[in-house]
Amino acid sequence: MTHTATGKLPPNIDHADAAHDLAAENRALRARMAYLLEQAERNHSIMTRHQAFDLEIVGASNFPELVGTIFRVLPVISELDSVTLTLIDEDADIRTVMLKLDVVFEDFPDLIFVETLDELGLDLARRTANAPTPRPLLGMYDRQRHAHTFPNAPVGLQSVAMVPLLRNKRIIGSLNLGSCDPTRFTPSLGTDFIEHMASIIAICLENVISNEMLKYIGLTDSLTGVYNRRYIDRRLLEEIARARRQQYPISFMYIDIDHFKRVNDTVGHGGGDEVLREVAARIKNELRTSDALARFGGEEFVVLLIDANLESAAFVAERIRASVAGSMITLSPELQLSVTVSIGVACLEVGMAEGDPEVIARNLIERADGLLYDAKENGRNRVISYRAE
Ligand SMILES: Nc1nc2c(ncn2[C@@H]2O[C@H](COP(=O)(O)OP(=O)(O)OP(=O)(O)O)[C@@H](O)[C@H]2O)c(=O)[nH]1
Repeated sequence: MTHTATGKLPPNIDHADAAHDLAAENRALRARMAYLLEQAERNHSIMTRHQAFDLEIVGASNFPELVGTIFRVLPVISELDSVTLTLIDEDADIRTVMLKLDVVFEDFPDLIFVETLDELGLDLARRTANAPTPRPLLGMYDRQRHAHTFPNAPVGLQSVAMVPLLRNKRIIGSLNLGSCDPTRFTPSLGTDFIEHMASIIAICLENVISNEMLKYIGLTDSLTGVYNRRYIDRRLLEEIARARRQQYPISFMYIDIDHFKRVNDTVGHGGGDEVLREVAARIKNELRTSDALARFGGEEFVVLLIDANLESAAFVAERIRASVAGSMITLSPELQLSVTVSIGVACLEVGMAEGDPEVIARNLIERADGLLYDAKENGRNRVISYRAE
């Protein structure tokens, strides 16, 4: 609208035009208001969804639950076409522990493990003394360059963001986001929001991985790496319940190294430890992945065999006996020794799993232990799976 210096309308512009201009300006302002309101509502809705997501991941009690939530929920609430997660796992410790805890990695095809920081594909060169941690890397998707970060990239993926996962200034991996919208992740975009999201995910990941490690340590024998008694006691109760439901037999082996005191006396305690590790490895080698091997303490091992009757368990036990006795254990180029084991095998046949699982478990262990005693009494280096009453 044009005004004169005195503030009066020039005579050639009538009042109708001025009113028209005002109405147009008003409409534009209203439209702008409506747009801003819509944006505010949209942002509020995004924030609410993200807060719910944060709560969900903070509450995740184990590794599969956490990564499962990230892969399932994040693409929906952030309207993304791809979300992947890369974790640095230098000595495969995370993978080893998770496998021991029965995590099925095939369930998470977008979970990637790398050995070194360089493999993350982040722009580490851009780090400076003032900003020592790398910034998120945003830009166009490049099939070749991002092949490792987006192994299952959807058709039409256009722009990506790779956000470092930081814990106490240490990079533990990266959160990788992909969109079919080419303007979604451009280098000029502000990254506060995705960095905040990545920092919460990093904390949750670190917590859950530490918890899983602790769980693992509490259930394994530090000397041999096989399970410990606590694990078997718990697992046996679960397996008895499952065997009852699914109507299959389970078997239990009690294995004891013969004259182990002599082994220790001959090769020292350290040498004895090495023998324990080698015997554990040989036993393990004869088992299926569904079977569980544990060290019960000292020179005693036990094996829980799922869906195995007495005959097949005795067959496996015989294989274990033969494998231990079959070749000398080498402690050093000059020091080799022969070791044998005695084994008692008991079976919980179909229909025998009724009643108190604690009592059933105890009976099963005691029967196997009794048969092991018989094997020792009968000359050692043997398997006994049946006692003539
Ligand atoms: N090196 C080592 N020795 C252990 C460990 N735990 C227990 N032992 C030893 O295992 C030996 C067990 O000896 P015994 O129970 O008398 O039985 P054994 O000499 O194996 O004789 P039989 O079982 O009757 O064949 C003892 O000398 C213990 O000190 C361990 O973690 N490492």
